[in-house]
Amino acid sequence: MGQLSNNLRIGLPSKGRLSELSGELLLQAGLNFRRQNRGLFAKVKGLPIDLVFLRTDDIPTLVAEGAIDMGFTGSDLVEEANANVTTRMRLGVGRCRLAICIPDDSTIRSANELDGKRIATSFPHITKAYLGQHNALAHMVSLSGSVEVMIQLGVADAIVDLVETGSTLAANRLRILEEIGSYETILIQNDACRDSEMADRVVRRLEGVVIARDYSLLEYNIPTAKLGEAEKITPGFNSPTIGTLEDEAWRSVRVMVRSSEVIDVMEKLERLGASAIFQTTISNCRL
Ligand SMILES: Nc1ncnc2c1ncn2[C@@H]1O[C@H](COP(=O)(O)OP(=O)(O)OP(=O)(O)O)[C@@H](O)[C@H]1O
Ligand SMILES: O=P(O)(O)OC[C@H]1O[C@H](OP(=O)(O)OP(=O)(O)O)[C@H](O)[C@@H]1O
Ligand SMILES: [Mg+2]
Repeated sequence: MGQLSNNLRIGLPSKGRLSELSGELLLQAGLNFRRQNRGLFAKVKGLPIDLVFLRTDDIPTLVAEGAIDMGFTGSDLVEEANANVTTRMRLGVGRCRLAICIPDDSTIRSANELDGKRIATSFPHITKAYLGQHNALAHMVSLSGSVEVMIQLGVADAIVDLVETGSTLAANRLRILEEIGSYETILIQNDACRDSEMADRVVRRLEGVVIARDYSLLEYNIPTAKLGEAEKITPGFNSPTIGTLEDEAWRSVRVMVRSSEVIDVMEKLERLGASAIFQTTISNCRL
């Protein structure tokens, strides 16, 4: 090895949908690194942090074992691996559900009817536990992908897989029987971390970026008499910043607003009598 020091070790998915997403997040948080072509290891510039590129589904186990201190992965994979790790952050991306799915024309109506049936899945532990709670014992056909085709291939009567938009199900003429859980991309940590101070710094940096992605800065002028009502519309993250204008009858307000609610909030403020309403994108913040 030789390459790995006693620096904080963070595991990143080496490929797949979480790979780009977690790499971009680190770069935006000022953790700069350059991954050599197909390299499995990188140093963060100017900080005592080593990055290791791993398979997304191995990251929970490797964090639990302490081989790496932190890692980006799916909360579904942490549950499936039953990994003893701490969730430090939800990253607000990679949201999906795990569902029991059956053919469109199936007559099965509930999970307990799956007793004695064959289920194809990449999540045999979560599936078994769920079915156990519903008094069903099924035969698990454990696979690592393309699960939706398994009923047509004749190896399963039902499947348990991740669903986001539902288009893969539709394309394979399947429908959801029951949802088992909701998951998203998370940052996990081992409690016996090599450098907890640095780990906390990484979390603070990433929080700055993740919150900034969800919020915008809204600025507007409002008649002083309407300030109370305006504050109810835009209570802010902590509280809004109020400034004075030369005209005492007016106040200026700066406040964080959820980006998804900005248009709606702007309309409400305008109706209340606000003017000069501006939305500014935030790329990073410390609250
Ligand atoms: N369709 C989806 N929408 C949103 N998140 C998803 C979806 N599918 C999977 N995820 C999340 O991304 C994680 C990684 O997915 P997965 O292991 O399938 O890797 P991948 O990016 O699809 O690469 P691979 O080609 O190896 O399947 C999952 O554990 C889950 O948390
Ligand atoms: O509801 P949808 O938006 O269609 O997304 C769900 C699909 O996405 C994932 O597959 P992925 O793309 O990772 O392919 P894989 O089976 O090769 O892992 C998941 O395993 C489902 O098949
Ligand atoms: Mg996949």
